[in-house]
Amino acid sequence: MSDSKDVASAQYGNYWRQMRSICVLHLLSAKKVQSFGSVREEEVSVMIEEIKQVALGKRYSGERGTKLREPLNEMMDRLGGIVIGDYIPWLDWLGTANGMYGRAKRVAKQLDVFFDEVVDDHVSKREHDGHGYDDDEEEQNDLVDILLNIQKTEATGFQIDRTTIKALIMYLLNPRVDNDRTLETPNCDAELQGEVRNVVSSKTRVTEEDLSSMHYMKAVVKETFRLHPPAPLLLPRESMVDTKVMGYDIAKGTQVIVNAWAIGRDPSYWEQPLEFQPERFLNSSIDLKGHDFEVIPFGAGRRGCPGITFAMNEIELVLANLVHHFNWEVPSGVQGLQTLDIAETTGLSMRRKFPLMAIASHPA
Ligand code: HEM
Repeated sequence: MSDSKDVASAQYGNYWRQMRSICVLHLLSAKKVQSFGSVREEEVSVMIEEIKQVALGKRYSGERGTKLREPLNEMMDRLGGIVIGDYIPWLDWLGTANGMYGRAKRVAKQLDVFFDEVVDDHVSKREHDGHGYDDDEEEQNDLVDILLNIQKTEATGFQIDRTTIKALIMYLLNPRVDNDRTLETPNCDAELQGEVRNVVSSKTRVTEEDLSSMHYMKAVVKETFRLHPPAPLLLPRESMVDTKVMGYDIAKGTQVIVNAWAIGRDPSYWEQPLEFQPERFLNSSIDLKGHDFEVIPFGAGRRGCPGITFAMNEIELVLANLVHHFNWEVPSGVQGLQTLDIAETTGLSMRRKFPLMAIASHPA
């Protein structure tokens, strides 16, 4: 940990202090975050337009998308597990003991075979159709076609081989956002949508200014973070001095892991802890800024997350726009991966165990 150059894992000291102040003052201050408001609003509009295209059924590569996503997600789950060992060396034995490494290797092989098949399918389709890639046909060509065309024409000036093509497809399809935004559809749906639409009224989209009046929406976000903190164990920390915590002696240099996930579900702090009840935050001053230790998804203290304002603004804006523009439902009667199973995977960063399948439709 001592050589780490990024702010999150840098040892407490001068280097960390400088990095932290750059983040807090120059990158993530409330003023800076506010100044990016229009960029966020623009990005959210683009996202809404993309969902509209799918909702309107113009184009949807459903089966292929699912086939690709399933092994990819499985790979991410395996990696999530492995990361524990990489990050916290003394937990490394976990990987060997529960066969995690072996499983990851097997899934990697499956993915490799899968992507080979995808490329083969495309090559034989092109041979069968007897035509190559054509700019005018861009609409009909998918990512693999385009890469195969680049390979054929050497348009980039260097040779790309099959492995590069497979690696590129995998990279581009891989979910890169750690903090998966979970959208749940418990009974609070109507309440949430009602509030958002009421505040937005006749405007076409939710702006950041509207967010401050959406108390229920904010409670929904808090409740989601309570039950599903994206970093369930926060970040590993090290005690700087010998100390005593709740009667236990903690020696200087001990690695300390805080289980924020368990704290958020602790029955001594929360009534009906496993129930999704945003109302619990409505008449409460509890926030996520690290002052209230019963819910600390962004950590607490001087190493607490400096990105909280940035993250919350974005998450609230996305959620409010999603429920403003669409009605959401879960496909019914489908077992397995497609039901709304909110199970989580293990690992340093929390992810859904099964992909979220939700159908967007235009409000009547
Ligand atoms: C949902 C979004 C996010 C969550 C749940 C989250 C969570 C966390 C957590 C739990 C920590 C460790 C806190 C501790 O040990 O007490 C942390 C640290 C950190 N986060 Fe975030 N974070 C999020 C978004 C962001 C964003 C958007 C940024 C920047 C753009 C950011 C930048 C950082 C940095 C720089 C640290 C290290 C701080 C230090 O060690 O001094 N985070 N975050």
